[in-house]
Amino acid sequence: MSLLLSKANIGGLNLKNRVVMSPMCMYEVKNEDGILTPFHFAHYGMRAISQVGLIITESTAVEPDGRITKNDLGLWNDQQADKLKSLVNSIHYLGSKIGVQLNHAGRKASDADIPVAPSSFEFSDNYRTPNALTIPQIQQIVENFGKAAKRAANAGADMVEIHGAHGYLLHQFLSAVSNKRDDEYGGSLEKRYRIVREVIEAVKSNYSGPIWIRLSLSDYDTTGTQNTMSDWQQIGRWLEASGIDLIDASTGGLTDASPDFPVHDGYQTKFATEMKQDVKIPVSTVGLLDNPGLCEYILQNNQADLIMEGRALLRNTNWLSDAAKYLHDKNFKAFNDSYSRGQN
Ligand SMILES: Cc1cc2nc3c(=O)[nH]c(=O)nc-3n(C[C@H](O)[C@H](O)[C@H](O)COP(=O)(O)O)c2cc1C
Repeated sequence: MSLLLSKANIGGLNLKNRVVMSPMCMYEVKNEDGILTPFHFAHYGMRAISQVGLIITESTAVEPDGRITKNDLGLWNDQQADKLKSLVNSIHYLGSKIGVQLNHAGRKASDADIPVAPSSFEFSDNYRTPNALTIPQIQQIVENFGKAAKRAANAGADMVEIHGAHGYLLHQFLSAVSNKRDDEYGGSLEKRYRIVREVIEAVKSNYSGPIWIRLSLSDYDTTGTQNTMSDWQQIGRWLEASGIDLIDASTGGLTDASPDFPVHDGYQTKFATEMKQDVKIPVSTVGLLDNPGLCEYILQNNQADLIMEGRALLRNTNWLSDAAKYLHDKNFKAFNDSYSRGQN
């Protein structure tokens, strides 16, 4: 029996295996209303039928101007929450767990009337210059994370993931590359972390289930102001103290800088492993983990606690049954007998 396809308990969340569908924007919302469509029910349902243990929805905005594009999901009103509840029920019917990734895109909100950010610096030449947030505006965004978490709770979501990675608003605050503030939300690492702490508190007071956070553990930036791994580990310890249940370790997205090393299978796992050395809470890994043998190796060697699959699941909805064959795991159960007969 493989570790990849065996049960896990992550901060109280029981999972039937260690494969998580990584959040991926599908840009399939219609009418700019942030509401799930039949596309999403089919898209996530297919992955539940394929036995993914946990599905994390694509980036779901906590307010309209926090969307990456107008075709993103949102969770700022009850209509959106009602549809989410139906999706949660469908995924539970199919035997998987489902969580929601809450996000504010900040300066990367490409369709916002006026993008906002910690400081008034654009992401790149193709993006507009954001307005620097005032303190009351920051407090409003924090409150909106809390309200969205309440809607996720009412919808029955199994977990909530705070998006603190890929250059979106919370990541923009965490990094001195994008945060040049000199008030209580900028300057030292602790001050740059402040909004994240407040968002966690707001989520926690509205949602009692597991709370995860996605972080980019490298900015691939060479300007000298980027967070070092020991800065990220300090943030990891604060997150642990704040009661976060898992750190979802990704990288990049803050600037258009790319890795200065070859991008190979499992290239982001070393960041997860370094984080794991410093915190007791579980850490997941993501990024070019298409090979189930590599996933099993990572888990067996305690380099990460869960495996997130993104594009591999988009390309191949049978990824888990293929992984079971590859790993000679006889315990893997397909959704029903017809599905398993189909494989043999
Ligand atoms: C189409 C697409 C959309 C994505 N959208 C999101 C997103 O909404 N939130 C997020 O945290 N990551 C997002 N990502 C990143 C993935 O979750 C994942 O970290 C990345 O694709 C690397 O994993 P992979 O090699 O298994 O695809 C997206 C990736 C793709 C390909």
